[in-house]
Amino acid sequence: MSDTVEAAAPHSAFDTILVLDFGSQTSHLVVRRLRSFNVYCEMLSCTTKLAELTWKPVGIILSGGPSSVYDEGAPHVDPAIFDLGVPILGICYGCQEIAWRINDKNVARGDAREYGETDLSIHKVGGDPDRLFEGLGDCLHVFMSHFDKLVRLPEGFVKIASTKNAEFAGIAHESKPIFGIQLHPEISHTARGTDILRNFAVNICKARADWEMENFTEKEVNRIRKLVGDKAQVIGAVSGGVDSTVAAKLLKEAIGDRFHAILVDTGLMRLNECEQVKETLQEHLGINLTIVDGSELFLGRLAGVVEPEAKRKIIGGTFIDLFEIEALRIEKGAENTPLAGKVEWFLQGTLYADIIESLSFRGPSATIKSHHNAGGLPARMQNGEAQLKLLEPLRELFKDEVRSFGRQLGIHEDLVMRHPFPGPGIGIRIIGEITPERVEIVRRADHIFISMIKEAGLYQEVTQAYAALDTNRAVGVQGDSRVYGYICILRAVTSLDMMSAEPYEFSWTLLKAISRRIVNEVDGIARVVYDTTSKPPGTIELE
Ligand SMILES: Nc1ncnc2c1ncn2[C@@H]1O[C@H](COP(=O)(O)OP(=O)(O)OP(=O)(O)O)[C@@H](O)[C@H]1O
Ligand SMILES: O=c1[nH]c(=O)c2[nH+]cn([C@@H]3O[C@H](COP(=O)(O)O)[C@@H](O)[C@H]3O)c2[nH]1
Ligand SMILES: NC(=O)CC[C@H](N)C(=O)O
Ligand SMILES: [Mg+2]
Repeated sequence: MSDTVEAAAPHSAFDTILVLDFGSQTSHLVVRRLRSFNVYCEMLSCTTKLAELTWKPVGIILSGGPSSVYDEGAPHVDPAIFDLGVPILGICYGCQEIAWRINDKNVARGDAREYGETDLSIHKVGGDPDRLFEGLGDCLHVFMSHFDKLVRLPEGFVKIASTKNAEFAGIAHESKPIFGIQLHPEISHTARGTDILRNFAVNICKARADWEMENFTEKEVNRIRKLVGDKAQVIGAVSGGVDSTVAAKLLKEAIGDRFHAILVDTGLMRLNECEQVKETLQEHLGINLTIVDGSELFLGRLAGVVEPEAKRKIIGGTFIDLFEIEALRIEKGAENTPLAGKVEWFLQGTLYADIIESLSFRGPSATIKSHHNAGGLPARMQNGEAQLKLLEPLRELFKDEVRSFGRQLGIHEDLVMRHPFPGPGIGIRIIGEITPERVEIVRRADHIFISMIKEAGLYQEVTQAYAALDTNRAVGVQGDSRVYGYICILRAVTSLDMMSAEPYEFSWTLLKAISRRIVNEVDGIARVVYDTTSKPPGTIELE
């Protein structure tokens, strides 16, 4: 990360707890819990070397993980963290790691897997070791998920908690602020888990609990101003989705008209989408927006292409070609005006989920995935060849934080709660060849489907919904005559994080009413089917 980008990171402005991730499925929940009581927290891979860190955390949490500390090739933390002089809390694998470092005989395979809820007895020993469970009474109902356990008390430590199955379910160093717990405080089944984490972060690490969207807005606006300086211009791809809109509004607040939002009309947008986005961004939010009509170019390049990955690559590449042309045009257009300046930055709405996905450590042999870039923007936009530096003001935020940030910035609730819409749009919802005729058919069916979901008051209950089109056609009878039309596929899912999803259970009456309207009103559609596939094994989009 460059120095300037580093200076813009929240960990330089907020007291930050660092979570070192050993690959547990719930590591990111530790981050969420801390942020829920306004302590800023970031997660990095357990392989992070302290020397690589350009900032100092106020405390470190070692997460759980699927490996066993005593196995060859098991991940281990950089021992330098123990000399940093900040409090450390090990959770499950993290606790075992602390004990194992002191003596590798301290951890062994248990007799039984302890998975689920159990009762934890808290032992008061007097003094600092008691601070982790302070105010939590003598007994807690907690969630455990482990096989290995501490079989001996590590030297210099005292026992602060135990369960039926794990004698050393909680340990604390006699004199240093180092703690280990076998239970998972980040999981909602652990009663008062948040209080354990709060005791650690606020009372033991003394982290200031000032991570609030309100503070973030002001600090972020100031940091962006410093980072971008008072000459450079910034361009940003906006889709009308919540992430890019929030990022764009932030830039508008920070640098005014030196920020240029670009919406590409791919020809694969939903009905009236471009007009609506223009109205919201330009008229309601005052953002400088250019709509680039790329529909002919996109549809031309996609003609005859049927393979899903080929389609995605063409769409991603065409986006970039258009952005690069637009960046030059903006720079030229501003010459000899008060806004004159190089277009130096490219704004993206990357969220923390993308970052976490790219850093998470999954077992000893796992390589860390490279940061994927939503929307299919090719690497050359980011690797300096395009001479554009990446600006990602939301890269530390979770989706719900982005939503609350959006409200703070005065963005309308309808937009804040909008279903996600993928960059390749209708293009990945038409199986087989994309033709202008087929795009029009899907667009109209989709509009009916989404309108009826809204009218039924179900829009917020459904996470994402759309209409798609099959390649095949079927015979139907409409008004006594034979029709031979396409098969329309409806998909609606509920999902927390888009990694997994369930088909939404509409009432049969509503589903039939939707189907009837689509067949009646959309020329070219003879049948309507509902996709009942979960993810996995399916995906949310069809291609
Ligand atoms: N039609 C478009 N024109 C310009 N940029 C786009 C377009 N579609 C997508 N993008 C870019 O691709 C990024 C990724 O899209 P993505 O759908 O993940 O996020 P979003 O649209 O901002 O929010 P949401 O997830 O709520 O839809 C967007 O933030 C935007 O920068
Ligand atoms: O901006 C995007 N560019 C893409 O290329 C893309 N592909 C899928 N999606 C969205 O990601 C979520 C998960 O979709 P899948 O289950 O189909 O992978 C769903 O919300 C999809 O809409 C995309 N968003
Ligand atoms: N959840 C965990 O961190 C598990 C740690 C270790 N793999 C065990 O089985 O005990
Ligand atoms: Mg989108």
